Amino acid sequence: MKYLILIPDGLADWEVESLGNRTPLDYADPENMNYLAREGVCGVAKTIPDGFEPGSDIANMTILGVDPRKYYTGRGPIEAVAMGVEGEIFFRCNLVYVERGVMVDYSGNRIGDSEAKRAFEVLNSACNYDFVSFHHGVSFRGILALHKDFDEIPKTYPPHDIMGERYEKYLPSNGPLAKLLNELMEWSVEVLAEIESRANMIWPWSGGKKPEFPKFSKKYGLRGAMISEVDLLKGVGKAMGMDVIDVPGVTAYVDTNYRGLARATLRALKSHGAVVLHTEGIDEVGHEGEVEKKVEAILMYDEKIVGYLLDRLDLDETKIMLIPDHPTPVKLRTHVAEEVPFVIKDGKKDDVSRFTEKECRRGKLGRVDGLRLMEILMSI
Ligand SMILES: O=C(O)[C@@H](CO)OP(=O)(O)O
Repeated sequence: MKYLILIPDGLADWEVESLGNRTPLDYADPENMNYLAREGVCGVAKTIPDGFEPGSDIANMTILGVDPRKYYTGRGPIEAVAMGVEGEIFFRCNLVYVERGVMVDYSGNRIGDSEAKRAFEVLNSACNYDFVSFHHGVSFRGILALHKDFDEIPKTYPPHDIMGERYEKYLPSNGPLAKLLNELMEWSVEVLAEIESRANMIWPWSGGKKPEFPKFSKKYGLRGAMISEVDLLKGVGKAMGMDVIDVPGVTAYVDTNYRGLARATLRALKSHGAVVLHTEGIDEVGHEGEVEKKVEAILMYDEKIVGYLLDRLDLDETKIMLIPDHPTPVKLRTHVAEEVPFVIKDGKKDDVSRFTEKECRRGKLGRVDGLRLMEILMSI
């Protein structure tokens, strides 16, 4: 038996008035996800343990059975693992766009890869601290690495959580490292103003030290593969000793290389016992707050990923779990820590016939602790 875990980031949502009080998922009525619900068993899972922020880092670790209470050190360090960046402390570093003290865009006006890469290079060569380095990841995402230890790592905020707000109250405060981060942010405004960049400031967040995760093969007795567009999931995979498979032409947005991602998944299933396919686009349009775009993104994912795979997989030999990591309600434009719907297709059925937030609550698997999902997938 092979195991396929499909994670469409941020798929779950709230009811939206303009959709007749239906969620984007319910309104989209996706044929292939509904097929999975009809042919499988459903439930809802808590992917954010109490006391944690509803980040994709926490939610995806939970889905893969890595308890954030024991192993979480920050998002920056996980992405640094993916990128092979060395150092003592790592912050996720966004290229953002701010105007008159307000966080206008967490994605630096959707800055593309080549422009962002150049911005990180310029930041690197202009920086006067020899213990600070900048590294570009995907699109607006990068890492600020510190090659020297600090006693205290300040509290920081994800920029996608404070869009439209004055950012001053969210700046790192207290201690020498907070002071340094503030200085670098201010300095970055000058550096980025000198090049033609649609981003105009850096925003470091979720810092910490290198993590040690339990190994996938030891935990589940299977060789695992991770396919994702973003360094966060690649880092989770790498830290768990999974094979991380890169797919060319991906954008971590709705215009991504769906075909490449789906084909890589089919190939990986030939050589691995378990494959995780995480995609980012649906979450991004949730952060943009675009209802119609989210409905479209769901339908695109349904056809180009779920439908494409269902047509080509040996369904008797493959167990599939479909689960978003967390809801990203378009109304809020950020994540919430609520339970997410999930389905497992392995030949057993319940009477849920549509994959929606509400319907899955009636599913046979009921409400489950997200940390048990892999165990449930492998045991039913
Ligand atoms: O990578 C990020 O910065 C965010 C937004 O793009 O991703 P997520 O919402 O999945 O945490």
